[in-house]
Amino acid sequence: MSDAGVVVVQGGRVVNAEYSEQADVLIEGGVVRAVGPALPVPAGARLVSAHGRLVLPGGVDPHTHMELPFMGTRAVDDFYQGTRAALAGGTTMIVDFVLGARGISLLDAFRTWRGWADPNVCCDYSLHVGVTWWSEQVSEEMGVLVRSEGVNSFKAFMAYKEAFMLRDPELFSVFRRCKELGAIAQVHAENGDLIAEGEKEMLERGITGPEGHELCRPEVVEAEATNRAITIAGRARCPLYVVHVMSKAAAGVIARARRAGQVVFGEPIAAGLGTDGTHYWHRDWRHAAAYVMGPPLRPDPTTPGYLMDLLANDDLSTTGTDNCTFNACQKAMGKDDFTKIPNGVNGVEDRMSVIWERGVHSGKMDENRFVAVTSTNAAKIFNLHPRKGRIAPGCDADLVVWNPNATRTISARTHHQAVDFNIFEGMECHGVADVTISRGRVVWEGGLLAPDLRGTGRYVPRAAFPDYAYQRIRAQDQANQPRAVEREPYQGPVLAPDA
Ligand SMILES: NC(=O)NCCC(=O)O
Ligand SMILES: [Zn+2]
Repeated sequence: MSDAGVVVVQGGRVVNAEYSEQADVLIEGGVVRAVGPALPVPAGARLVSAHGRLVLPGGVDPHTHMELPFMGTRAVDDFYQGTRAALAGGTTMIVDFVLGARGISLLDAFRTWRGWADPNVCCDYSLHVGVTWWSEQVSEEMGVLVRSEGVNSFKAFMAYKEAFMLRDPELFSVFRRCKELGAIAQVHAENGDLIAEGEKEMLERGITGPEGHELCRPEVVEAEATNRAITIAGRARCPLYVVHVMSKAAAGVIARARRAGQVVFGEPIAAGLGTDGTHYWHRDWRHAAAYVMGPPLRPDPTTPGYLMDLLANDDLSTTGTDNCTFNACQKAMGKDDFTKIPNGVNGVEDRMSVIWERGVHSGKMDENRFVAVTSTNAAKIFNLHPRKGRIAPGCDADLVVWNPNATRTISARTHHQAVDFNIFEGMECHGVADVTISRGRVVWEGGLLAPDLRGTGRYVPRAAFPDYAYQRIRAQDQANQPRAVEREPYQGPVLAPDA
C-alpha cells in the first residue's frame, strides 16, 4: 500500500477551492503531473479508484503542539503518533509551534523542535516560532529564522502571565519586526492579567474544578485581547493571524476588523466548531478536565454553529486544531486546582470529518469552501500555496479520496492518537477519508496505515512576504502614507518657555 512510484487516482471529482471537475490525477515522484478526464495510465502505475468519491487536497492543520513540554508535563501525541493520526483523518501537513521558554534562544529552540520532528514525522510539516520574550537578540534571531530557516510566522502570547505573556509595547515590537521581515504575526488573544485575577477569585470562592477555568476567563477576556491585538497590529501595519478563535465575541471583533479593511485572519479550531464548554460542568471530573484548553470552549451552546457560519462566509479564514493532548493522569495534576490542569485537547485526526459534518453536511458551506478552510487558505496565508492546498500539475501529491456519504463514529477506542480521551466521543460524522496520499505514497487505505511511515515527512520551508497577506499591506502602506501639511511658516511672536 505504500509505493511511491506512479499512481493514478481514477474517476473522482477533483475539488479545489475555486471549482470542482470530474478528472483523474496522475502522480509521479511525489508530485501531481496531470489532472484531466480519462488520463492514459502509464505501465506499472498503481490505480486508486475514486469513483463516486471526491478527491481533495490533503488537509493542512496550521496549529498543532506535538510533544509540547507544557505546564509541568509533555503532550502525549508526539510527532510520530500525532502525524500518523493526522494521515488517518485526511490531513497531510501540520504546522507546529516552537515554544521556547523565556530567555532561550529562538534558534536553539527551533533546532530542538527540528530534532524532535525530523526523524519522526509521517507527513510534511513546518514550524511557526513563538516569541515568548523580547530583546535585541530575539529580534536578530527572528531575522535569521526568516532568511535561513524558512520561518515566516511568529506567535505572541497575551496570556500565560508567568510563562509566555508579552506586554503591549513588546507586542508592538514583535509585530513591527514581523512587518520588516515579511512575516505573519500570530497571537494567542486572552488578557493574561485578568485571567490571573480571575483564577485567584475562583480559588478564593472554593471553585477548584474545571468549571473555574472558564469562569475566570469568560468571552470578554478573549474579545478584549483580540481587539487589542488587532489595534496593535494595525498600528504596526502588519498582517495578523488570530489563533484559536473560541468565542462569538472574539469572532465578531475579527469580522468587524476585516470588514474595515484590516489584514487579519481568524482561525477557529475543530474543538470550538464541534463541541462546547458545557462539558466543564460535567459531574465526572476527568471528563470535565479533558476539555480544559485556553481560550476555553464556551458554555453558550450556540457558539459552534455561529463560528461555523462565520467560517462559511469568510469572516473567519482557516481551521486548526491546537492539538495538544494530555492523558488522565496528566490532567489530574490539577485535580484540586483547575489552574494546574494542563491545557489542551485533541483534534488533528478528526478535524476534517468534524468540519465536513458540521459545515458541509449541515449545508453551511460547499465542498469548495471546505477545501478553502481545511487547506488552501492556510497554505496561502503561510506561503505554501500552490505546493500545498491545491490539486494541479506541479503541486505536491498530498491528497485524500473523500467519501462524503460514509459515516464514522469518533471514539478514543478507535482513534490513532496517543491520548486516552476524545472530546468528540460518540459524534457521528459524514465524510470519511477512504485513502490518503502523502508525497505521492498511499499511506492510509482500507482503514489501515502504512507500517513504515516514521520520518517520511519533510520540513517545508516557507518564504517571507506571502502575497495573500502582503499585497494588500503594501497597497495600504502606499495609499495611507502620512504626509506633513505644507504651510507658510508661522511669523508671529513665540513665548519663551519658563526657565
Ligand atoms: N491551547 C491550549 O490549551 N494548549 C496549547 C498551548 C496554547 O496554544 O495555548
Ligand atoms: Zn496552541
